Amino acid sequence: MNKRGIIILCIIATLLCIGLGANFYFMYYLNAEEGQLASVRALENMIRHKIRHLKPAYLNRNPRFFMFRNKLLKNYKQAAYENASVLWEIANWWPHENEIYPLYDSSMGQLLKTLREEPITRASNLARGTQLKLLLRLSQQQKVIFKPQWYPRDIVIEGVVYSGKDRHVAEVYAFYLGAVLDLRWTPIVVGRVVNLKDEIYAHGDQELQNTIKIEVDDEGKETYCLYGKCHYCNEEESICGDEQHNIEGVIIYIVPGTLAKRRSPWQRTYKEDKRAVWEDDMTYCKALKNKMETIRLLDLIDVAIFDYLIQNGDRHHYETREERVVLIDNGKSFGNPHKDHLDILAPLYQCCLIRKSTWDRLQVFSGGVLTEIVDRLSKQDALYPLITDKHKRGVERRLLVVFAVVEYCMDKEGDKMFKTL
Ligand SMILES: Nc1ncnc2c1ncn2[C@@H]1O[C@H](COP(=O)(O)OP(=O)(O)OP(=O)(O)O)[C@@H](O)[C@H]1O
Ligand SMILES: [Mn+2]
Repeated sequence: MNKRGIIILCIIATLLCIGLGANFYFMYYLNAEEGQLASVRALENMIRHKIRHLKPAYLNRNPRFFMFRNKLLKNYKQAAYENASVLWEIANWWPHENEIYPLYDSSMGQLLKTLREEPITRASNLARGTQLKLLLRLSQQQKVIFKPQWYPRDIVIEGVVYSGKDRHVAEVYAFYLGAVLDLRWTPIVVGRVVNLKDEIYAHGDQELQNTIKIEVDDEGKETYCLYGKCHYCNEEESICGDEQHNIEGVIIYIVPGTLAKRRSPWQRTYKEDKRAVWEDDMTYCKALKNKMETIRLLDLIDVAIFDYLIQNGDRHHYETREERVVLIDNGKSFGNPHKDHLDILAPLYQCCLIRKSTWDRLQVFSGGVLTEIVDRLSKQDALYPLITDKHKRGVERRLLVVFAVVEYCMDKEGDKMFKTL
């Protein structure tokens, strides 16, 4: 080989080495990312496989359901009452840790009726949180929170899981779902049609009145529109009364006691170009298990199941009462009936733990009866039907996913995944 030949060979060898080096470097990064992506994908495939092979018991009605049905229907049936004050006093004594109301109590049906019927005697803006809400006083006594309607029932909210404004009916649905699943950690909520002119404006303080615009058309007909005071409130986005000045909304009973707010370990970044660590790291729970009390972790897993069923993907913070998690703020549920954001279930499939009582209870409501019983319970609500059939099918579809994920975890962990704390 001549000198020129040797030089060419050397150049080729050098280029080859640089090329290979860069390639290895590139491959390394590709693998790190692909590995994570692959593990999320593998999990999804596993769950899909499990759904296709679910045991008939998960798909059929559970005969144990009938035992619960009649008791639930009786307990939550709105009932006549004589003295609202007495009922509110009772209800304000109910909460114990995160249980907001008792399993069965003859005052519940009456309490629900007070929230629907007692006169509004005062109204003001409640600038807590980011969404529009009011603080109302009923019969000069009991304070309650009011969240108004923004959307019709059949709206499909496109985009990310936390898109859009509150869905008022979601708060009522969450109350009944909590009651059925024995996660009695939500506030007591009823739907109510209120008169923006006679009930809200007329009893509103100056500040609230300043956030209600009154428009008069050529024929002298008034329209009342509320925009309120909150982080996202502005004059351009308001809620207007109908011909009679009525608006729909929900009355949320204030949970007595002190609440503490904590950052969720499964918090989203709320930036579409940035993913949170937990979204890609399927071993995320390992470290958490050492850092967090098991009882708290189990609470958060119950919350994840609850939120997944109703597709509440906005629990950036959770609140605790006497160190136990409460289910406050369920307004961002039921955005898109066609979408199931599996990652809301991350606490369950990453930790592979579940409270035994929750697991037993979920199985009672298999075979389509979960949405059926919530529907029956909410028939008495002023805003019935709370959700569309598409949303109901969504809830049932997601219940099967929860069953499949628990099956997946049982394969991995066996019976030790069930806890009794
Ligand atoms: N039923 C209730 N009982 C007691 N406190 C409540 C109740 N509902 C809401 N709060 C308090 O008011 C705060 C704001 O309420 P909520 O979270 O429903 O508002 P939001 O506008 O949806 O907030 P965010 O924008 O943070 O989601 C809660 O963090 C809680 O501390
Ligand atoms: Mn909210």
